[in-house]
Amino acid sequence: TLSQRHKFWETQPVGQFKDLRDTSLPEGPIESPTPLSEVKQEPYNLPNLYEWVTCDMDSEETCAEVYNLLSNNYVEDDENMFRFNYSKEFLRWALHPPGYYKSWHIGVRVKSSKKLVAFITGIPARIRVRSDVVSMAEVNFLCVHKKLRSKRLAPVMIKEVTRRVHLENIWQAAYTAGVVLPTPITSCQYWHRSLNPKKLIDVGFSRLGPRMTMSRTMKLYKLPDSTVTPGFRKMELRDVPAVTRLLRTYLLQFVVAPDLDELDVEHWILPKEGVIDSYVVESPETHKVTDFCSFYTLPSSILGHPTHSTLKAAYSYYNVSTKTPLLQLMNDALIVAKQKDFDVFNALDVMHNETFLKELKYGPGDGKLHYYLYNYRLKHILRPSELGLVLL
Ligand SMILES: CCCCCCCCCCCCCC(=O)CSCCNC(=O)CCNC(=O)[C@H](O)C(C)(C)COP(=O)(O)OP(=O)(O)OC[C@H]1O[C@@H](n2cnc3c(N)ncnc32)[C@H](O)[C@@H]1OP(=O)(O)O
Ligand SMILES: CN(C)Cc1n[nH]c2ccc(-c3ccc(F)cc3OCCn3ccnc3)cc12
Repeated sequence: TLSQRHKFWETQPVGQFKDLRDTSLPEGPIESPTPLSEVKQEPYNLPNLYEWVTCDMDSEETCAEVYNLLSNNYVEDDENMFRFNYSKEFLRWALHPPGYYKSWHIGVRVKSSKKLVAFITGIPARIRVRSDVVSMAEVNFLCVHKKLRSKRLAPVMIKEVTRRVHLENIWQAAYTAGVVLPTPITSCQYWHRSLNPKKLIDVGFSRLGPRMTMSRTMKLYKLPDSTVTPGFRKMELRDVPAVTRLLRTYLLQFVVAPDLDELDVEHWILPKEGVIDSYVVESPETHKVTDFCSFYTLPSSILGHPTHSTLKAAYSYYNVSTKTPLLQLMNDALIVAKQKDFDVFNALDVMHNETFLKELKYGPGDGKLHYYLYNYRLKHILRPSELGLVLL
């Protein structure tokens, strides 16, 4: 609850719960940048047994160590039935956008065994807040090994990534979490669209509805074998300029959104096998690209199930429709996800997503994803539909 003490977060330049009602506080940066000479030059102290390591994700060995740490110790659902299982190719994609800093890929090893026991990352991003384009770090993959929890290691990880971001003269950050911290700029609901309802029920992800049989449930979620939109095809390199124009124009309507150029779009949206899928609609008449949709692949390990080990999940990323109805575009996304053997298609209620969620038979998830800005105050909490940012 809001009254609980946040001994670390109370010390940070973030919106504090006690200031929530104080609308006299100005919108924008909370603290001014400090001169680079005044930024702490050496890493924060770790408990004696541990040492910092910069993780080179291009190293197969290091990437495998990061993969294994996350695969065994990263985010689980509230009932500890599933755990995110980001693949190595996904991690390299997520951590190597244009202009990335290797020094922001931070690990903690046990000095004696060299075992990787903690991780945190930042990547650079230009984030527009209203009319202000701000250079930020997107912080993600904060993970402490299960055996080292509740030792106040997380604040040290956060201070160290903050220090290394400051050294690059960047003073703001954006991040999301399933937990409530001081103070969300918005809290989004996540939704799930069953593609393989039998498996989802077998593993306990979903439950058979009241007065529903398995065969009736399978019929309810059945999709056509092929997409319906004329000109719907996989995105290609030649589509990057058009998709960039569509996405930049579309994102202008949101209060918080990334400021993506063609290089960013080539990295974040162009299809990568098993990582990111994207499709454009090229009008058969004009050969213009009028719409696109995209989703990323993030499986979850199924913990302790006798026959199923992995839930294959697709996550809605960025979708822009200017000619094709968004409902039809997103139904075609479901159809290709089903063709590619995904079990479930997930989406947040950000951007215009709530206009299709119920009609396309998404069901509400059991938690929320909270969005945060570091060292940037917003006067009012946003509605999810005012947010144009999806973090991995
Ligand atoms: C200008 C640049 C700025 C860059 C930095 C920007 C900020 C970036 C911030 C990071 C954004 C990450 C985004 C991201 O990666 C996406 S959210 C996913 C986070 N990771 C997981 O949930 C994986 C499983 N859990 C763990 O590994 C541990 O439980 C973690 C490491 C989460 C906490 O380890 P622990 O052993 O359980 O706990 P202690 O070490 O004893 O520390 C307790 C303190 O940590 C606070 N805490 C707990 N969970 C947090 C979370 N998810 N964000 C921020 N703070 C979190 C907590 O409120 C308390 O502080 P308080 O006493 O003040 O309340
Ligand atoms: C965003 N990124 C930072 C990872 C992350 N961290 N914390 C989270 C909490 C919820 C979601 C989330 C986002 C969208 C969605 F459709 C379902 C989700 O979680 C379901 C519960 N769950 C957790 C693990 N396996 C299943 C992601 C995250």
